[in-house]
Amino acid sequence: MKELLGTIIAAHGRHYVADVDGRILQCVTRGKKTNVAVGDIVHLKQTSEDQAVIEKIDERKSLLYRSDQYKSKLLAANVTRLFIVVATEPSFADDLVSRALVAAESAGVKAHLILNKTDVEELLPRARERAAVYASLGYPVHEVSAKREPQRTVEILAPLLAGESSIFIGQSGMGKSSLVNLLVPDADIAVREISAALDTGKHTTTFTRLYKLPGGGAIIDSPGFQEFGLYHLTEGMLERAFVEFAPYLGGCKFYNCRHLAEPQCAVLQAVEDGKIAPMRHALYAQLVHESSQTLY
Ligand SMILES: Nc1nc2c(ncn2[C@@H]2O[C@H](COP(=O)(O)OP(=O)(O)OP(=O)(O)O)[C@@H](O)[C@H]2O)c(=O)[nH]1
Ligand SMILES: [Zn+2]
Repeated sequence: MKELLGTIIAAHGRHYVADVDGRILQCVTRGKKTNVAVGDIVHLKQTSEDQAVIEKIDERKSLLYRSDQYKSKLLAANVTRLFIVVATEPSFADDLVSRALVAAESAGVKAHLILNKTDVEELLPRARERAAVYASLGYPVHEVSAKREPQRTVEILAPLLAGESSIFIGQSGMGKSSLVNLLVPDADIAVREISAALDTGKHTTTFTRLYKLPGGGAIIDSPGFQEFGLYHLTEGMLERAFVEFAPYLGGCKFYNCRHLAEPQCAVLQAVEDGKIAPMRHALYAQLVHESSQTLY
């Protein structure tokens, strides 16, 4: 049969779903390969009415992944924007926000924050203050309320999504699903189709999926993340992924300074002077520690 070109719109274990001009195909890789990610453009060989084999993956514009000591997991390919959804309640974890920002920086993807549930007014000042730390680093923060101001929320976010391939990530309960449902007409129908193709109806919320937007562009919804390991990043990548370190890199006494406990370290001095948030430096140190633990 002839070769088809598709986009991977869902992945679950070694099962994939591709969209070929609006048609949904169940896909598998050759052998035991698991190197395919949601968002990948793939060349397919159709093997039956609704099934195909992935023959080749097109070169990626970007690749987001996370990893632990033992293995890495592809999150999404060809993403151009990453949106971290946080909210006034439940309280969000700065650790996870910064990890997502580091992942975005190291993949060359522009990151934004969405502060949802602004209608919870008594908690808004504190959430705003916490989000402002990221705004001061250059990451735009968009305030929305999926529940109280759905239309306004769409007006704010839709222009940022047009023509882009955006991934939404967030801890459980921040309102990510509510936002995706506002932004993607018929998201529930798309999910049902994908679940049917994956043959895992019961796993509807546990896999990453891509929705094509009517006006061009796509949203990738990734399941709520509890942990975001970045063991695969080298120290060189890590120091560059903390954008606020940039003015100080090269200013340390030792050319191979790790900015952990070295004397006359320009980065540590900046932390001391209040120019780098201690919380961000602490995460940097934690990530350096993690990357030194990698076993693979
Ligand atoms: N007050 C308020 N509640 C909201 C808003 N948006 C969503 N919620 C509520 O927050 C809860 C979580 O929303 P979801 O959209 O399910 O959140 P999620 O981030 O997808 O969470 P998971 O499905 O656990 O990953 C629900 O009870 C929503 O009704 C908002 O703007 N304001
Ligand atoms: Zn240093």
